[in-house]
Amino acid sequence: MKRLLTIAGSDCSGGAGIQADLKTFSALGTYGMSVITAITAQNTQGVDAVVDIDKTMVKAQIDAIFEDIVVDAVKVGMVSSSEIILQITNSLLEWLPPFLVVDPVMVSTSGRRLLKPEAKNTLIKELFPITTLVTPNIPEAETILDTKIVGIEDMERAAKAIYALGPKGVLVKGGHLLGDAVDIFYDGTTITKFTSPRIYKKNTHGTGCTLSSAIATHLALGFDLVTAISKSKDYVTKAIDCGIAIGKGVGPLHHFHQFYPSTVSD
Ligand SMILES: Nc1ncnc2c1ncn2[C@@H]1O[C@H](COP(=O)(O)OP(=O)(O)OP(=O)(O)O)[C@@H](O)[C@H]1O
Ligand SMILES: Cc1ncc(COP(=O)(O)O)c(N)n1
Repeated sequence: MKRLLTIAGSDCSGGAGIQADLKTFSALGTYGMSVITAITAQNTQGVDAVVDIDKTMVKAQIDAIFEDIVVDAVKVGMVSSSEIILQITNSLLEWLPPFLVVDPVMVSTSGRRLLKPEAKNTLIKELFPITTLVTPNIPEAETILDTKIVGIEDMERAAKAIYALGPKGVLVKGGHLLGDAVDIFYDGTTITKFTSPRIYKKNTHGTGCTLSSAIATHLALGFDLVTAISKSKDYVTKAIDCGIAIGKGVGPLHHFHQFYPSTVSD
């Protein structure tokens, strides 16, 4: 069975962060592990509080896993401070997992800042150059590049500009635009467009976390980047369509099980 690791923040309400990542790994028939970078108190209505985990504890968690277990792919989500980002980068450079997908989480759907402004440059300069794929949404891509994105051509330009910052691939996610849900992938040579019909449903908490975890999982399972993104977009589209109406705000996705029989036993 493939072994997946998420390095991210905890969402006690189970919709985003570590909890969404572990549900995705499990739903796709893999074994999930977690390194917690921050604890948030949040629910479907918003984020009430955030406490960072000390960087020595982040390092200790990463070392505990890699000293003992072979990791097939890593996904990084919420990392709020420069010192935690630097620690994660140094640890991953030491342990060298085969695939690294970075979701540059900056602000929650409910509007709470999850990345300190001064940590943005550390994320870009230190972590981006060692990633297989970085998956910004539109506001994140705008913040990374200090530009405005209003349509598909802007997304393509942004994907190329973020690629120039060092990652092997960039997926600019279009969930925040109107019309079809279009994501743009650039790998240094080719732009690939992934389109799915927009689902007009309310429960979309954790879509970005779920997509990046699903991509890391499909890379670990042996799919190339384009196929991994395509399969993961299918997964997240179905998960949004079956979103769960719990809480008073934006509810979570439904992580239905989708095993790959040929890989479950290896
Ligand atoms: N209403 C929707 N219908 C169909 N697909 C969607 C919808 N909203 C987002 N998506 C898709 O979900 C994935 C995540 O995109 P999005 O831009 O929402 O990321 P995000 O903002 O990081 O997510 P989050 O809601 O967790 O912050 C993308 O593949 C996007 O195209
Ligand atoms: C711990 C954690 N990580 C990521 C998100 C972003 O998810 P969303 O944009 O759906 O709020 C979040 N709210 N909490």
